Formats: sequence, C-alpha cells, structure tokens
Amino acid sequence: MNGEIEHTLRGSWTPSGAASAPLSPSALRWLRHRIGLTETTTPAVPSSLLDVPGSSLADTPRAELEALLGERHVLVDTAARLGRAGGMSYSDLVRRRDGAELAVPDAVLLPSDPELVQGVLEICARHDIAVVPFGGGTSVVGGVDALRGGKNAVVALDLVRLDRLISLDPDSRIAVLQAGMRATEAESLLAAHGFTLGHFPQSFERATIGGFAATRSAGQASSGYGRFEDMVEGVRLATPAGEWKLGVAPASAAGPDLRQLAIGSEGILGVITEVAVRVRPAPRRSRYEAFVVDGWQAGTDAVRALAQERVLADVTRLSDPTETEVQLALSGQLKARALGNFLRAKGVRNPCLLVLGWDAGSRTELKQRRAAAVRALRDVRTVRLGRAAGESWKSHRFSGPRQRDALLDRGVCVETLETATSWSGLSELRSAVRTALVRNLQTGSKPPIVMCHVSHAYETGASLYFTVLAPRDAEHALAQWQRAKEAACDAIAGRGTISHHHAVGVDHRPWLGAEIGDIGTAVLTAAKRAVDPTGILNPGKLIRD
Ligand SMILES: Cc1cc2nc3c(=O)[nH]c(=O)nc-3n(C[C@H](O)[C@H](O)[C@H](O)COP(=O)(O)OP(=O)(O)OC[C@H]3O[C@@H](n4cnc5c(N)ncnc54)[C@H](O)[C@@H]3O)c2cc1C
Repeated sequence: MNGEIEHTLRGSWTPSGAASAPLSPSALRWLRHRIGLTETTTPAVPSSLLDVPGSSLADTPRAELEALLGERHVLVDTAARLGRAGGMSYSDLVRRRDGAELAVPDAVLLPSDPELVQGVLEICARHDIAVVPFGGGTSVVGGVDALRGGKNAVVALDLVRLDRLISLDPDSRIAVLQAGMRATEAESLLAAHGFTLGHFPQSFERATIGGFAATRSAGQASSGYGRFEDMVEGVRLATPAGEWKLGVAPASAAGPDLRQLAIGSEGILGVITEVAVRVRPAPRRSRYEAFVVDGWQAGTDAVRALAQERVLADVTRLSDPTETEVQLALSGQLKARALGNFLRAKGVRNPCLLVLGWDAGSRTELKQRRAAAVRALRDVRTVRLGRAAGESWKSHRFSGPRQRDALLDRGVCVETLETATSWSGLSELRSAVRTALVRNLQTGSKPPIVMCHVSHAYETGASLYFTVLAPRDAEHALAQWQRAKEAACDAIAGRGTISHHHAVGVDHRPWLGAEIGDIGTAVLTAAKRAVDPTGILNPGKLIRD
C-alpha cells in the first residue's frame, strides 16, 4: 500500500528520506566556467508564506463526496491541495519555488477502488466539477494542472490508493495492476513472482501505471521491452458515461483497436483504473557497457545499424558531443582529463558516448545478443570503454533529476524536451532545435549548454531528447523558458512529433493540430463528447475544450 506517499508542496524531485545529489565542487567550478553561474542560491519559498485561495467546493457536492469516500478521503486543507498543484516541469518547479501563479485544486479525492472512481465521476458530473486524474504528478507538460475550464470547482482525483496487483497469469504472462501503483511497487511485486515489466522511465521512483498508460510513456529500456503502449493488453476506465473495458485477446480484427484511444488519452476520455500488462521473466543476467564513437553522424549510423539489423540492446543510448562533455565534467575533472587524453590518443575528436545494456535469461543468450550487436557495428569505429562505465550509467540512471534540484538551487534554468523523426531527418531536426534553444536561452556573454541524446530507436527513426542548462533570468525566469520552448516547438512542427513520450498536456497543445490535422482533432473531440458529454474530465489538456 503506497497511500503514505508524501504530497506536500513539491518544489523538488528528491523524495523525502532519499539521498539528494549535490553538485561536487569541481562540477560547480566547471559550470561557472562554462555558463557563467553566479554564487547566488535560490531556495524555494516556504509553503507557509504562500497566499493560497480557499477551497470553492460547495457544501452539497462535498457532503456527497464525503458520504461516498469517507471524510478522511476528501481533503480540502491547503497542504494537500498545494501538493497536487501541477506537475514536475521546470516551470512548475519555478512557480512553486517563487510561490507565483499556482493553480491549486479545490479538493483532493482519494478513492480506493474502480467503483468509487465511477461514483466520484457521477457526483462531479452532476455538480459540474472539473476532475484532474492525478497519478504520480510527474507530468512535465502541464498534464495535471488544476484547470477549472469554466466549471464550478476543480478536484484532483489522486489514484494513490488504487495500488493493488489484481491478478497475475503466469501462463499468459499478463498482470492486472491498479492504476495508482507506483512503478517501483509494480516491479517489486512482479519480481516476487519472477517477472518484470521492463518499464524504467527516469521518473520511475514516482510515476504510476495509470500515468504511463495515459501518456504513452517510454522507458529507458524501450528498445528491448517496448514502449508502455506495447505492454498494454487491456484497460479499464471510469467515464462519466459509464465504465469502459477494453482488450480481451492479444490480437483482434474486431474493428479499430480502441485500446489505443484510451492509451495516451491524458485523462480527457476517462480515468484509467486498471491496466492489464504483458510481463516478462525477470532477467537472470545483465550487462551494461559503454563505447565511444567519433561524432554524431557516426553515432547515429551505429544506432541505426543496430535498429535495422534488429539487434538493439535493451538500453541503447547515444549522447551527442555536448552531452558527453557534460557527463564527463560532472563525473569529476580527473576522470574527465584522463579519458580525454585516452580518446585523443585514439584519434577521437568528437566523443559521443554510446551505452548498451542487455537483460537476458542466460549467459548464452547474453553472449549471443552482444555478439550480434558488435557485428552490426562493424562499419562504425568504436572505442570500448568497458563495463565499469556502462554499469556506472545504470546505477545513476534515476538520480539525474536529483541533480536538477541542486541546479535549481543554484539559479540554473534546467529543463528537457523531446521529439522523434525518421533517420533521414534526424540530424537536421537536432540542429534546428539546438539553434532555437541556444538563441532563445542566452542571457549573458556565455552560450547556454544544449545537449541531446537518442534513447529510443526504431527501424525507421529515433527520438531526440534535449537537456538545457542556462543561467536563469532572475527577473523573467518563466518567460525565458517559455520563449525557448516555443521556438523549439516551432522548429519541431513539420519535422518531427511534438512529443515522443512526454505527451501533450497544456504545453504542447498549440502544436498538436499541425500533427494530427483538423480531422484528427474532430475525431478526438467527438470521442470526448461520447464519454464525457459535459466536459468535466481534465479540461484544457490535449485538445481545446
Ligand atoms: C524527472 C522526470 C523524468 C521523466 N522521465 C520520463 C521518461 O523517461 N519517460 C517518460 O515516458 N516520461 C518521463 N517523464 C514524464 C512523466 O514521468 C510521464 O509522463 C509519466 O508517464 C507520468 O506518470 P504519472 O503517474 O506521474 O502521471 P501524472 O503526471 O500524474 O499524469 C500525467 C497525465 O496523465 C493523466 N493521468 C494520470 N493517471 C491517470 C489515470 N489513472 N487515468 C487517466 N489519466 C491519468 C493526468 O491527468 C495527466 O494528464 C519524466 C518526468 C520527470 C519529472
């Protein structure tokens, strides 16, 4: 039961009780030199100093909700409401640190089973109250913003108490999980039965099964285990029009696959209460290894070869020269200098780090898969860094966001964005987004750091994931990022998808029409009308209300 998850004002990523990831003195020195950091630290404003409007949930619906869920599970206190005031994007964190422009829900509802979720929707529909489904609250696109959409009130429907493993069918390799279950909990419950889901996004420590399904999430091992939608066998949704269950067989020709309408619906077509997922036997062996490739083009050629020869490692991750430089610098200057010398001696001018990680059932399988991958790389010159570097990447793979906290404290604008396109357009898209970000983030004399990696590869193309580090414009922090983000999205539109795995939410909505067309928007709007005639579900997200 993970009902104890802390939800006070979330100005940082690091869960309470978990180790933070401070920046080392050498990392700070390097950042000062590279982007011109000042000495100022900008800690979050204490939540006791925030001016939060009172709840506007009227007495009658509140009494009905309390009768349904019990008083303890209808929270109107400021701390609980602030804890669900938005997601985890840079803008969300800056808003909460500054205590400005917070959209706070009027109440937090905590149902414990699908029938109660259905009951909540019926009450909210009757009283015209907006409902924001809330999983781990890790959205980075405004997906859990408490937008009222012209309704009488807005509630956060926190699914934290829907946290049970409903069934596990080992013959079919299908587990039915409740939507509010955290990824960490899902992995440990499945491990007890010898299985894994294999879904490891960087938000693993906080995000939920329902959130993954609602956003078409992709984990770090997507090249081997697939994206989350590839794992979904069935979904159960509560909607204002009634309960909707989808998925009865592994494949079907019974019309369009409506599961795909539910997956990625971002809370606007129903509240996902259960997900049937495909599971795999937990690996007995794994091997993570790092290589260096000379230059971005050689690196993407290497990943394309792995994808097109269908021998991708489960984790296949290529960093561009800037990301490689940053990873080395943040890992310590001595190491960085020694490695730099080693690579220069090998004739590598533009090092790009390539991490490959395999999970397997046996030593033989592991050996065969690795050998096949090495064969596919025969035409690309790679320098092997070995297992220690690969294993080190693996052991730090969820700690990046904790360093984000330390960077935010130091007044750094640190944010990510992502897209995907076909192989032939990948490098042009990377250049276009980089140019847009660099131009729009610069505040002083030194250019911001804009780094990029490929972490999800397909036979026909790949994702691009950008991370920026720039001195924060202290006066106009939100506007600084907003400008850069808009320019990057404009550069993406027409060249790639507006989101490969972060979803649309509020932030990407202006660009969705260009991707799915007017007819696509009309189809989504019609589907919404069918299940949510009065538009109470997650107003302002994905499509225009
Ligand atoms: C540091 C960091 C790293 C991240 N790394 C990754 C990554 O590697 N891969 C990746 O794919 N994403 C990543 N994300 C984005 C985010 O974690 C994913 O979008 C994740 O799937 C959201 O899950 P959640 O449970 O937190 O959902 P929430 O943030 O709570 O909700 C996301 C959206 O889904 C809706 N929703 C949530 N639960 C339900 C439900 N049960 N029924 C209907 N709608 C629902 C919400 O209303 C909202 O619109 C990252 C985010 C952060 C902050």
